[in-house]
Amino acid sequence: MPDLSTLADIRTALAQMPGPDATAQAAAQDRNGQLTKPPGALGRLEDLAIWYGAWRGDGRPRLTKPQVVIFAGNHGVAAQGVSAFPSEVTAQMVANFRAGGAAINQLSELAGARLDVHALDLETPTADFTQGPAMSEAEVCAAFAAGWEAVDPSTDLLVTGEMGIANTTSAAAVAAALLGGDAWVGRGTGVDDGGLARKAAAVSAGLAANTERSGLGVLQALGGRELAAMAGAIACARAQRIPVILDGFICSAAALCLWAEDPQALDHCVAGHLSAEGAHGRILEALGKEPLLSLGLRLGEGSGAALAIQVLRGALACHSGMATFAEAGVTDG
Ligand SMILES: O=C(O)c1ccc[n+]([C@@H]2O[C@H](COP(=O)([O-])O)[C@@H](O)[C@H]2O)c1
Ligand SMILES: Cc1cc2nc[nH]c2cc1C
Repeated sequence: MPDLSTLADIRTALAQMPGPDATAQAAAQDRNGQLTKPPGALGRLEDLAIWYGAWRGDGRPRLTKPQVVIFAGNHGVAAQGVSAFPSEVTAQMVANFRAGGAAINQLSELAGARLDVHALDLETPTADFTQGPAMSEAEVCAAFAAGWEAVDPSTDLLVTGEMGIANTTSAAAVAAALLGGDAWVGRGTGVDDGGLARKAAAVSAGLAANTERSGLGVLQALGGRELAAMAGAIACARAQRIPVILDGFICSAAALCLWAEDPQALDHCVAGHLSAEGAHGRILEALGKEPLLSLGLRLGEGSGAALAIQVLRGALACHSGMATFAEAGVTDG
């Protein structure tokens, strides 16, 4: 692992990231053109398979070891009355993940994915960002490093998920700081109109109390430990050419912090789904990513991305398993 002790160290690591393998990409494209189907008939599945092959350095790739990682964190901004649930639910849900009782346990198992859960200092919430930065530089870097370390180097696909009461307020503040404009808040776990107004006020106060606008600076000031850890895991995956499926609103806000540092930082990522949290689509638009699924989910914990593993599996099964026109003796068009 590189030294990730300071934001400057993280920026150094981000500046050394590899790109996709052009030879594998060309081979995958060539193979795609020979498969027994009309050109383009598999739609986005074709792009997905070529994207995956390019990052894995393999023109005929297989997916064998997907990993889902969930990071949990608690937020000082919860004190502003911005969630429908109390902060103790974060630790309670971590216990549920570990016992196998959450949605993500079922969806990971279905996708044949290993699931890891990392609780990040739950007993020490971040500071309330309406008053000043949520984290110190040391804290955000430690969380980023925890995310980096959580990635199994032998995995061939990563899903990053999260659990953190009040983190839709944090994600909204991150998006507002990095993309400007307003209406970034939504109902999260289901707040009423009063809660929604308190979320909007907390985001405004957070932007006024924290003036730093670099991607990592915003992650420190307005993010949370689980957002920083997701950013660290996504960066680690990039360093090892492991493709990533992004989850919902909070995961995308964390990824946005990397994108704000380098617009190519998320080229190894696809958007797994469009969350019902209203502003998610605007983050994905800014990132230039079209979601694979749109099922009205607003759960987090990696659930939409874990479902999207199945779509990627479908793309790779076709790409790597189908016969070519020559092999099958089918007349090419
Ligand atoms: O992933 C999403 O798009 C998403 C949308 C709304 C809520 N969540 C989950 O709900 C929690 C945050 O909601 P809230 O209302 O406490 O800010 C957190 O644990 C997230 O995983 C997740
Ligand atoms: C019960 C519950 C489960 C969750 N999973 C992800 N975020 C969540 C928030 C709540 C409140």
